[in-house]
Amino acid sequence: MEQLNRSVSKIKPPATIVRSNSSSTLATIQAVAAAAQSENELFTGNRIFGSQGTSNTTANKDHSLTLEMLEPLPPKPVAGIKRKAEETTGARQLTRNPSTRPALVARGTATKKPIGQQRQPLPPSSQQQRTTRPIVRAPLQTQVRQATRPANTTTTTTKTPQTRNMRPSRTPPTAVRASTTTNAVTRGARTIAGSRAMSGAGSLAISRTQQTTAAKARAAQTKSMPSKSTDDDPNSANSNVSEILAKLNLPQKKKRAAWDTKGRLQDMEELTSSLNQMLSKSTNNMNSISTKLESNTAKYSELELVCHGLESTVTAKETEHEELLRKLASTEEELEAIARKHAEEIRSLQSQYLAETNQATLLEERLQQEQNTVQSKLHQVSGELEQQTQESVTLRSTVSTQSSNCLAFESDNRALRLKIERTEEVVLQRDASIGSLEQTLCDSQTFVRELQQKIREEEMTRRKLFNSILDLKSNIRVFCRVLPIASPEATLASIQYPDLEGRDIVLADGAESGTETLPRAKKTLPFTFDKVFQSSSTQANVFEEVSQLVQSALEESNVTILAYGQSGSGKTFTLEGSQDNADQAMGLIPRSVLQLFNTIKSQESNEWSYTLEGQYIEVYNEAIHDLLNTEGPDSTKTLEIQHCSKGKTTVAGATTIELSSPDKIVALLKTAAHNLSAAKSRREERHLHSHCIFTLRVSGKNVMTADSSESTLTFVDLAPSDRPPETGTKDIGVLSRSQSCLSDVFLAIANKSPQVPFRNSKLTSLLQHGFTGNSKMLMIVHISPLQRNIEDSARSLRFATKINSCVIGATPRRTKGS
Ligand SMILES: Nc1ncnc2c1ncn2[C@@H]1O[C@H](COP(=O)(O)OP(=O)(O)OP(=O)(O)O)[C@@H](O)[C@H]1O
Repeated sequence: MEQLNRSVSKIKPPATIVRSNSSSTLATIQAVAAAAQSENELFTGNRIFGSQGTSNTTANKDHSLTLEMLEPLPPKPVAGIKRKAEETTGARQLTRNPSTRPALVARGTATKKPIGQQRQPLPPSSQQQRTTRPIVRAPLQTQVRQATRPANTTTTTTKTPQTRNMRPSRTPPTAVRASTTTNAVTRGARTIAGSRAMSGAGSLAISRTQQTTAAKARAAQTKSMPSKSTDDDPNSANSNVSEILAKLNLPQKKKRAAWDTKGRLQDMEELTSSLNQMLSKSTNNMNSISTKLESNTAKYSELELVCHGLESTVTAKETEHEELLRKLASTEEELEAIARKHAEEIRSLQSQYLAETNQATLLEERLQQEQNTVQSKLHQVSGELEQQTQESVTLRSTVSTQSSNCLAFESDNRALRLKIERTEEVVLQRDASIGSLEQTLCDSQTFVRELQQKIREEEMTRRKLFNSILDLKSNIRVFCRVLPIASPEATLASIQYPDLEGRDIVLADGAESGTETLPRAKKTLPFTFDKVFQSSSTQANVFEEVSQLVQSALEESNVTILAYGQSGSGKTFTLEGSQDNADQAMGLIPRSVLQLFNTIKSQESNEWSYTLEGQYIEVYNEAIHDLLNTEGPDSTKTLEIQHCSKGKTTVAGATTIELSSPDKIVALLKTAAHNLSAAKSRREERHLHSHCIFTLRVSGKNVMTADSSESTLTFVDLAPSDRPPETGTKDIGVLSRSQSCLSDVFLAIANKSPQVPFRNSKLTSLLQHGFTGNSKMLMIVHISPLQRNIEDSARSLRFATKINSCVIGATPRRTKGS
């Protein structure tokens, strides 16, 4: 529409021709030319009539251009709809912004264009004309026709309120007269421009065009004013005619004199004729323009209708758009809620995914391990399969070989079957005999059980007889053991063992005989004991003879084994053994403990249980020392001898160790040997006069019969029997008394003295119960075979012979040879 209005505004209105007088006509032509120049400057930018000497051809060209521009433009409803859509889009964009939404809604139909393209508000007059457009449009056409009317038309202008309003407010005083006519022409142009505005443009551009056109007309008036200062000046009139001719590109006439009024009139008429021709041409053009304007106006009306329809559509769409916006807002809120919910679900799913990923990783690792295991097993199985395949090949070859042999075997089989049949007959016969043998076996087993019962009874009888034999042998027995001498350089005494039973020993006078103890007159000293162990005898040989005595300790007999002999004769070795070659050199004490444990174990079937406790003390200088004390034997702890009513002697305060196993006796002996060695190292003579006593207390209890037994097995390592050196010291008497007291005890027992001096010394007091009641005593006298020890050996043997004659209790003492 703007372009249409612009085209309308470019219509060059014909100048209102005033034919009343030449000066007014000329002024009119000038005004028209100025208006046309202003409009052309406005729309084309080319100055047509702006300068003197511009030809009419140019003006005509400008008119032709104007007419081309007045060609009806194609309607652009699509562009208009597009613009509406753009406006709607802009509105939607604004509406999305809550801050601008109310403004957009409130704007209503006034905001049908983008902000930058909004229509400029029409002036009140234009708005008014817009509402009364059909009414105003007719005057427009009328004006156009009037404007294009031939120049001889007397009517000048049609004044409308719009043209009045557009009239310049001020007019220079010098141009009042000229403007009277010029303003009429100008008003015509303004009327056309106003009509353009009323015809539907209503735009600010048209108003501006009107103003600019008026301004240009005023400028043209101003320019033309000097030449129109007065109509009465002939020179001035002539010059104006020349200027007009020059402007109209007409041939210049010779300047007429002032008095040549007729000539001048003739020129004016010619000029007028030319102008009329031009005006007729313009009128034709204007008619065609009017025709086009009418068609454009009709199109404009159609477009207006379309525009109204589109506006209503836009209004409905905007309402719908607002509704959609509300829905969109609610939907966005729902989407945000759903998005938050989805975010939480995603986080939970992520955590779950991580947990499952970790589990999957662990599972993968475990599966990897299992896969490795399976692969290794598969590899192993593959190896085995290959091996079995090879074996299979071998077996196949073997099978083929065996198949060939099978035939041979089958023939042999037939022969064997015959043999089997015969054998089965034999087997049947033998089964019958086996049945009879099984019956015989049952009879035999019954007989064996009866025999075992008899054996047990016989064992009981044997034990009774054994004790009787021991009693008959004397309950004090004496063995003799000769120390082995390993050194070949040592001079040995002549020792003979005349009897085969090993009970006699004869000390013979050797090369260096003739000493005081063995006078030459007596060349031999025969001794008889219960057993004589030669130098070659072993610890096992000795224990073999002692084991029966040890066994009686489990039958409530107090057994005392005394080791007697000179220093270094082997007393400790016999009792405790040696660490070297421990098993063979094991002494009587560990062997006895081991035997007791074995017997106790065998007695468990008879519901007997035993406990073994051990004490190891030293009697030195009439004092008792605890050899198992961890503080050493010389501890200040005092040990006292206690005699119980049941014939039991104990040492109160001495360390008692329970022997729960045979191994413990070894540790016990080591502890005692260590303490004794330490004590003897402090006093050199101590080892010569100390007596070591190991007491093994055996307590038994029968769980079934509630019987109990208690006995002691005592091992005494007596002080050496060497003749004490006559040093005259005080201790000699004490030490001699300790040994002499033991000798006195034996003498009293041998003489059946009613009073046995047990309490004369600590040693005899401790051994008191070993001499009384159901007690058994064994003395093993040790002698050295060395020639230089012959006197001590003879003395020890004579002392042992005295003891061998003793009898404990009322049992009659057997005599030699009985
Ligand atoms: N039957 C034997 N076989 C081999 N070696 C023996 C035998 N008897 C004793 N001996 C060795 O003789 C040495 C002295 O023995 P042992 O110490 O037992 O004598 P002893 O009579 O106890 O001496 P003492 O009275 O001075 O203590 C020890 O080295 C011991 O190993």
